[in-house]
Amino acid sequence: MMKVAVIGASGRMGQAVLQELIAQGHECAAAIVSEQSSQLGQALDDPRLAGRHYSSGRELEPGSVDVMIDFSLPQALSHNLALAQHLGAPIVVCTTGLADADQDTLAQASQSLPVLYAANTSVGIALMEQLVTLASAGFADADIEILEAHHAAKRDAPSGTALVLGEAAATGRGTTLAQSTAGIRGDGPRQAGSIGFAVLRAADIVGEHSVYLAQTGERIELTHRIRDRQVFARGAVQAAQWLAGQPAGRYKMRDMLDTKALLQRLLHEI
Ligand SMILES: NC(=O)C1=CN([C@@H]2O[C@H](COP(=O)(O)OP(=O)(O)OC[C@H]3O[C@@H](n4cnc5c(N)ncnc54)[C@H](OP(=O)(O)O)[C@@H]3O)[C@@H](O)[C@H]2O)C=CC1
Ligand SMILES: O=C(O)C1=N[C@H](C(=O)O)C[C@H](O)C1
Repeated sequence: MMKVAVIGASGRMGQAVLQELIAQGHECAAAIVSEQSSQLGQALDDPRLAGRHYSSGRELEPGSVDVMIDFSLPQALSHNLALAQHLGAPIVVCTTGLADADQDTLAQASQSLPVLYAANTSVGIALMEQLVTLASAGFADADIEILEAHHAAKRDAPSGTALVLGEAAATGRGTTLAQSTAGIRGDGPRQAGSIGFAVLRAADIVGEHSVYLAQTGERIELTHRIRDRQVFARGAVQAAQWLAGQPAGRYKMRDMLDTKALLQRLLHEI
């Protein structure tokens, strides 16, 4: 049983993580929202968390939290990492829409804490990243385009996952996404070698990503679809459990799942 503090607890994902903690018998050490939140001080909805309230996390003391899970907003990142450092608690950061400077902040925090950053905590996307790198290297002349679809309330675009898949595709071509991105495709002809993004926002779509690798007359499409947010929550709790046993450092989902070793073994066999 772990004592887990959930940041962004009143949100779509925060609620899903609270459900997952209850289902797995872990303790919710804190349900953290912003200082400005209309939920601050309000009781948690689920009767199984009776007596618990949304808080800012200020009341927490070092040693009271085994691990933190953050599904909030990019502007809260520095504050969340400072709280994790104060508590000496490993942190799984799942927020997307981060700027380059935020990646530096994560790297800095990981010098003294175990920090796992995942734009997508599903097992499927961790595996798809590597499939995309393989396909982009093997299908070396193909044009690469990435399509993502999400619910109407999503703030950032392209999604964090789409950018991770873009980076994976660029890696297969021996380059970086920064050097090859065309951003969200607009008008004008396509520049050879560029990686473009298409974004769809509608209703309650949870999260869908397709990578197209197309050359004249044939194409590969790699697609991942999630229809239940609990998949992300389950992955985040699994990551938290794993991270709690790691030394300070920066980690990804694939470190926990060890998909690299799996693919290497399979590649050796085929
Ligand atoms: N890694 C993954 O697998 C996934 C990542 N995400 C990402 O997670 C993030 C959250 O998504 P979602 O739950 O849909 O968004 P919501 O808008 O539903 O929730 C965001 C939550 O963050 C809280 N929040 C805002 N500011 C702060 C702060 N300073 N400190 C603490 N909490 C704060 C908000 O509460 P309040 O305003 O009341 O404080 C709210 O509860 C997004 O970046 C999204 O892209 C989403 C799904 C999967
Ligand atoms: O905001 C969301 O909902 C999601 N965000 C993540 C992203 O930006 O990739 C992961 C998932 O697709 C859902």
